[in-house]
Amino acid sequence: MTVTVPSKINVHLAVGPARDDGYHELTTVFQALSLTDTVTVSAAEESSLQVRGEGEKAVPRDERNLAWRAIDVLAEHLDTTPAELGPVQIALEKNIPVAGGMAGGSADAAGALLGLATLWKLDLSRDELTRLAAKLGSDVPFSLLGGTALGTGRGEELLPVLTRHTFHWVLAFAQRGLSTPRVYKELDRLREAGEPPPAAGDHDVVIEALASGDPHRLAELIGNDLQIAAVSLRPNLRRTLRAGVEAGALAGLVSGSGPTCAFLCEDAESAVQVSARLSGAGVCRTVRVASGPVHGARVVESDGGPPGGEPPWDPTPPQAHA
Ligand SMILES: C[C@](O)(CO)[C@H](O)COP(=O)(O)OP(=O)(O)OC[C@H]1O[C@@H](n2ccc(N)nc2=O)[C@H](O)[C@@H]1O
Ligand SMILES: Nc1ncnc2c1ncn2[C@@H]1O[C@H](COP(=O)(O)OP(=O)(O)OP(=O)(O)O)[C@@H](O)[C@H]1O
Repeated sequence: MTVTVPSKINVHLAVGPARDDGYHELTTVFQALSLTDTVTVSAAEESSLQVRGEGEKAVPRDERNLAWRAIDVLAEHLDTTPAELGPVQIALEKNIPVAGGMAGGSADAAGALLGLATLWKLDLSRDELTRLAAKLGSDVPFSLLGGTALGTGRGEELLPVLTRHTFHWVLAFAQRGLSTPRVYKELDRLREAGEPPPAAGDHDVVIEALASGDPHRLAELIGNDLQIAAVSLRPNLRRTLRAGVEAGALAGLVSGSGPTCAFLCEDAESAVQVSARLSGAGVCRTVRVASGPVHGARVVESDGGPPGGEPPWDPTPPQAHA
């Protein structure tokens, strides 16, 4: 059973104060991008986890791996044990940078959940699968859903946003990853020390700009409250952000908790030009071109049965109005 899962950027990320449970209240607009991980799950004699590709050495191969933890979450939901469900082999093919602020681990968790639910022919509704996804992490429900969506709560409450237009992005991967909790803590520290002005404005206008399909309009509105914290921890991100715009992008921002920088480009051709110039600028480890929105976790190959193609749930959930 093979599942592809998108990465994400937050074109808008407004962070509220820390809650009693340690999470921050968010208002965010997610967009799923064409940079994807592939998760393959199969019944096996013995359980195992294989990881190949981008940042493979930094990915844990044990129960700390989010894809692996999907088994425990499914077992708990079914009131059984992983041993009862049977040994499985999970293989991750990674393209999404590790600890890069693009929901790489979350993508693998969503892929494993969908793959295992399909492999084991579990009768789970979309809502059930989404609830299980939220147990694995705040970004995991969006990795399942994909597209463009408004996220609230700790980021796990989603309202799909209907967008007919494709946007073109250039992604600058950093040498080393950043820890998400560390970036949130740094924002709290900066706020305590003098309240940096919010970077993210009003989410409604961002959704309108996405609906318009006009990248120039969107470029004026993208913003991420976590950017100042990521830049505080990695000051050289300032140079990367500047270099993307100098290379011809309309605007750039830190993706989620960083350190990946995402640059919005006028069109596909411009994205290729910007990526070539940015590669030559020597301000990051790797440059990739991606577009969005794309669909969420999707079974692309299944053993025996017809390829899944679509997720096993109602494809027209409620939508936010642009
Ligand atoms: C930065 C974002 O990628 C934006 O979408 C997400 O907020 C991060 O989501 P994630 O990596 O799935 O995060 P989780 O695994 O749920 O949480 C990891 C840690 O990040 C911090 N965290 C996460 C989400 C949130 N709304 N507030 C937080 O403060 C908490 O310290 C938490 O312990
Ligand atoms: N399948 C996985 N792929 C990558 N990292 C994983 C995975 N499972 C667990 N991890 C651990 O999670 C940490 C964060 O990795 P991840 O790639 O999910 O970060 P991220 O993309 O910045 O997350 P987000 O954007 O959701 O905040 C890694 O440093 C790694 O130790």
